[in-house]
Amino acid sequence: MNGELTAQERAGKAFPVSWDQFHRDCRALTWRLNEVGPFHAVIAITRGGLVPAAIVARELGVRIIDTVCIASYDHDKQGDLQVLKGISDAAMKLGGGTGKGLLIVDDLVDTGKTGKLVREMLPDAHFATVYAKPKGRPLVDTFITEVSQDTWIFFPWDTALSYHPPLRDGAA
Ligand SMILES: O=P(O)(O)OC[C@H]1O[C@H](OP(=O)(O)OP(=O)(O)O)[C@H](O)[C@@H]1O
Ligand SMILES: O=c1[nH]c(=O)c2nc[nH]c2[nH]1
Ligand SMILES: [Mg+2]
Repeated sequence: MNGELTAQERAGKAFPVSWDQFHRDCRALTWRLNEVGPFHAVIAITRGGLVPAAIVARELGVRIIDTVCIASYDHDKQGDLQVLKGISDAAMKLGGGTGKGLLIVDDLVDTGKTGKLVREMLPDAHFATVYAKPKGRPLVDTFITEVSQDTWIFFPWDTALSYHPPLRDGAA
């Protein structure tokens, strides 16, 4: 390390999410989205948005799913945003060029940089995330759980069960 703190180190607090919890939170998100739709298509922000997009699309009965592929974090270090694949012409057409009737899904908003970029591509789309941190929250139309900016969310696809030392031995 070159002395710079990673986003996770800056965050300090850990919010681990199990598959069960994630599935429940995605279903809760769908309950809210069901009041807003119907949607022509779901646009998943990869990769983190793929898992909630699959669950939400299944619950809403939406069969058309497109991706916008954006990378910014190398594990927990945020770099420049890279759009690796844009939204397809077919999905753009379904949203009338501005995203009307489209549902953008991601796992979370943190600083909001990723969400802001996608909103610029689809200004009239509905943007939903499962989790939101305060800086990114104003960008999101619908979300389920807010965590503080200094929390790092650990998703089930990034983690594995492992031994945890007892509290009396200094575990946090
Ligand atoms: O609000 P921001 O500060 O922009 O951060 C949020 C984004 O960061 C994560 O994606 P990441 O770039 O790590 O890629 P991944 O989805 O492939 O893991 C997460 O899935 C969001 O898309
Ligand atoms: O797994 C993750 N947890 C987070 O809290 C986060 N913020 C940005 N990118 C993130 N990825
Ligand atoms: Mg992502």
